[in-house]
Amino acid sequence: MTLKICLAGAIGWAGSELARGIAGADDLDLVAAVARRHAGQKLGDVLGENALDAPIFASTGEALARPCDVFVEYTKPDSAKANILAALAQGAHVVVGTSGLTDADYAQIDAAARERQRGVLACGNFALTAVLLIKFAEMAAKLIPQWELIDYASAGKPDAPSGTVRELATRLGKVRQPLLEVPLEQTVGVRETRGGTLSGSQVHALRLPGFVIGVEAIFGMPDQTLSLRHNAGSSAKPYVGGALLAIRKVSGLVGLHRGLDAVLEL
Ligand SMILES: NC(=O)c1ccc[n+]([C@@H]2O[C@H](COP(=O)([O-])OP(=O)(O)OC[C@H]3O[C@@H](n4cnc5c(N)ncnc54)[C@H](O)[C@@H]3O)[C@@H](O)[C@H]2O)c1
Ligand SMILES: O=C(O)C1=N[C@H](C(=O)O)CCC1
Repeated sequence: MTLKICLAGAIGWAGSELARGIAGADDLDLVAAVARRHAGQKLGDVLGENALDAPIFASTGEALARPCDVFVEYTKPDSAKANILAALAQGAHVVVGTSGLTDADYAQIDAAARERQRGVLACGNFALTAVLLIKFAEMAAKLIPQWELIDYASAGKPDAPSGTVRELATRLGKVRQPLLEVPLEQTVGVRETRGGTLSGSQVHALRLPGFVIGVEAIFGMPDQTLSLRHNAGSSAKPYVGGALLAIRKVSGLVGLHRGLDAVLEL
């Protein structure tokens, strides 16, 4: 069976790489793309990829008028939730790559997905090494009660924390709440230097040229530390395999699921 895909953010850094991945997959058919500045054109003409004959629409609403099985959201934090809810209302399953959505946003998306009996697979990071980091960090948190998280990204990344760190903090918060020996309000000096608190974890976000995207979970015990670190380079290739897997598997889910390991056997 061929799955019909609608992709929002198809001309972007991550979306265009995914579109090329879909073009190379016999079981997937990209039937509609959303990219405001290129509306009316054919995606293949814009990306220089003959195999992509999907029309480009200016809005998600117009693109969703073409029936699709799976809607992929790869735009920006400020448009993602409305796009996802619109896709669910049209009866599509949804894969979310876009970062910046909060736990409250996801609760609303989960309710909408369950009402429509559709699946939403939201992955803070589709790269295998990031998926494994989250899994390994959960294992560490079961045994080590103290940790903090570092979020590395390019200077221009608009959202902080990253989608990867949001997912990591949410998952660790379900294992346990980390211990803080000095409560934040008792910090002597500048309390903000202790970072922001996300699902109980202290998060320190760096936004500098020279970084693309990375995450580090540091666990500490007396006289020993464990650092788990994922780094990605400047191409969007690490995200393609995981996003294709999510597209192929999401129709087997109902409601919201966070993290690619929801459909991986780890
Ligand atoms: N989950 C993952 O593994 C993963 C991987 C890469 C990027 N991301 C996330 O995906 C998102 C996109 O990243 P990017 O680097 O490709 O960004 P980008 O800026 O290169 O691409 C985003 C595209 O979406 C378009 N866009 C913005 N608002 C829109 C709207 N309202 N309607 C239609 N199109 C709209 C922009 O014009 C742009 O072409 C970010 O949130 C990023 O953090 C996640
Ligand atoms: O903005 C990016 O580039 C990326 N964002 C994701 C995030 O916010 O975690 C991960 C992959 C690349």
